[in-house]
Amino acid sequence: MVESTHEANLQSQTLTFKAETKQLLDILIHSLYTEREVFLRELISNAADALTRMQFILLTEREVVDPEVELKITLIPEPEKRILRIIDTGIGMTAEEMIENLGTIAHSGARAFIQAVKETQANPNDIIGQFGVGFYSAFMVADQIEVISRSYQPNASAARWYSRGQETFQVEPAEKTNRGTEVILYLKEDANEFTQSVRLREIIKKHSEYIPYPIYLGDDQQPVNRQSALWRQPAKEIKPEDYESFYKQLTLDFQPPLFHLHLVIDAPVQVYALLYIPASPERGLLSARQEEGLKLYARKVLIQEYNRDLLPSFFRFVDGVVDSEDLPLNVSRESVQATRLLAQLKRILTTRLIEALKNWAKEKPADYITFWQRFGRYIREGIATDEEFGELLTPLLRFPTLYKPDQWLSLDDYILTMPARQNKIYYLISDSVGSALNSPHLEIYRRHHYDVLLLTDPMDPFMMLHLKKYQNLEIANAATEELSPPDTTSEAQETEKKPLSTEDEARLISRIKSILGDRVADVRTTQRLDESPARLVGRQGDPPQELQRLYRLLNADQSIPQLVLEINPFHPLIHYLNTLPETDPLFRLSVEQIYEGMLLLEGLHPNPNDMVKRQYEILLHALKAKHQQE
Ligand SMILES: Nc1ncnc2c1ncn2[C@@H]1O[C@H](COP(=O)(O)OP(=O)(O)OP(=O)(O)O)[C@@H](O)[C@H]1O
Repeated sequence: MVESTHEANLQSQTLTFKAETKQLLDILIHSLYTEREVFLRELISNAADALTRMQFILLTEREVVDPEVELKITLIPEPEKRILRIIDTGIGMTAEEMIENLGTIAHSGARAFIQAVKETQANPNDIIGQFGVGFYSAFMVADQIEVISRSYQPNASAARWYSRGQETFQVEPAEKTNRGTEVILYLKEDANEFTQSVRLREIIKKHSEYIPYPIYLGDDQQPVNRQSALWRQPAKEIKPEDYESFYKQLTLDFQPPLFHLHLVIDAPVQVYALLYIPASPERGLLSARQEEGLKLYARKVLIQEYNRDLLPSFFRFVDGVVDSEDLPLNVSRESVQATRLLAQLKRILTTRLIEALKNWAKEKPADYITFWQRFGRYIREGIATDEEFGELLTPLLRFPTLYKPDQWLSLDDYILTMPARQNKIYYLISDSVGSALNSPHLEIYRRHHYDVLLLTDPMDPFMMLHLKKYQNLEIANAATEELSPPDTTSEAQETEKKPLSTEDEARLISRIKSILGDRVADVRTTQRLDESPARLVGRQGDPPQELQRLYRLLNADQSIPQLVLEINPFHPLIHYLNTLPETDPLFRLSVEQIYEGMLLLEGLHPNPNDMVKRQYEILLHALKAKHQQE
């Protein structure tokens, strides 16, 4: 709380700033930050907020000061006196509100800035540009600031706030009959540029072009800013750089957006929307939009700063503006009509955005892949969780595949490459493309010349529980799918031809079982392997692999499931194993190594380091044998 040092009845009070405000002011007054022009953006934005709040009150109340006056911002420079006045006809402040609002740090950017200075010990001048610090940023250019304000409430009186930006500020009664706030900056000697009309015009254009109220400069009757809502203008009249500069002013993001969609729709609901996909999924500290949600206007009046009902949650990274003539102005009071309309709007916006993303992928595939790499997880999440729109997202998916591990294929691309006899879409879940390509599960697909989608995102197993079909084709897990070998013999079979005899097979299986014990559910042979000596698969009736992966992820469960070890009866390693005598220690070592190698490829090995020691032992045996031969 601020401390009062005034005498009881005196109308004028001198109050002390809170400690953190003092600290901020001290930095700002001594600031050498070169882009201090941003102070104007902050003051104009405060004025615009005050106007928006006024506009909202005017919807329901006429008993206010100056109900008919134009909602506007005026800048009056006085170069001879080195003064700049910023005047608005907004909601205004009472003396109490001034003490409350201009004595403490309200602005979230200012708070973050002070925090960053404390934590990083960085030079404040180097980092100040990353934070909008609100009202107080005016102390970068002014050594004295006066605020004269008259609240919209008819029985409130006008008040004056004054400070030199040091320990204290004063609040006292003032003469002002018209509604709103006037901020008077007594500029520092080196800040004369901010009384030059040309310079002010340039700053407004750069930072405040789309403030939805006219900004007048001096006596000029023409507003400096474009102000008319960009989203209400016909798309063909808008240049790409206008879309970009609007986005930057909306979000303060310094990177251009990846994509934008401008919608003007008349039926079944009237709506204008301008939606943006930012360059990065992370909102920077400097973002002007710290929360998720779209700005919602009803008939050009800002109704909600962050509306989360207009797009499904998986599209929460989308920024932008939605404006509808059909929405009642009391939409935030959740009337039934508004709820129904919002649901309708949501359907329209979501389906149109998905359509637009599909077209973008066709027209600019490289840009789309950048989007996919940065935002793909939201799309996967949508398929996994959204009952209403999830299915529509399927064409947006992209995957590397067995035959094209360095590319990103859509399901449609995949289908185009399917041989005529292939009747399912196959995928393999793995930790990385590298381990997928080494997976024994894929060998039979190579033999069939079937491509396989490689799924390596942690969200993928969850998604696949919901993605069972596409274009009438079943989508099947390559690891668990029963697929018989093609009629043609494989290379391995041609060279090694002989499988183990039935007796050898039975004997070897029982020897392997005696070593692995209940670490495996069973040991059996398989015909589907070529280069690999073995593979691990689930038992029939086990929960699907996707679900098991999900449990592991959610519970951080590190226990190894009991799986079936399938061995390749054509493989030389299996043949040699079979010939090793019962007593040879190399038998145990080899079985353990094969089993753990398979665990590693399945992403199930809790501690692969253990394998290194065993590998040395095996090498030693091999080298010794070689030496003895020579
Ligand atoms: N022109 C104005 N008219 C009416 N009130 C104002 C005006 N300028 C500032 N204020 C009041 O002073 C408060 C502090 O302004 P400041 O710029 O420091 O932070 P802020 O705009 O509230 O921060 P944030 O952008 O994080 O909401 C505002 O919230 C508002 O209540």
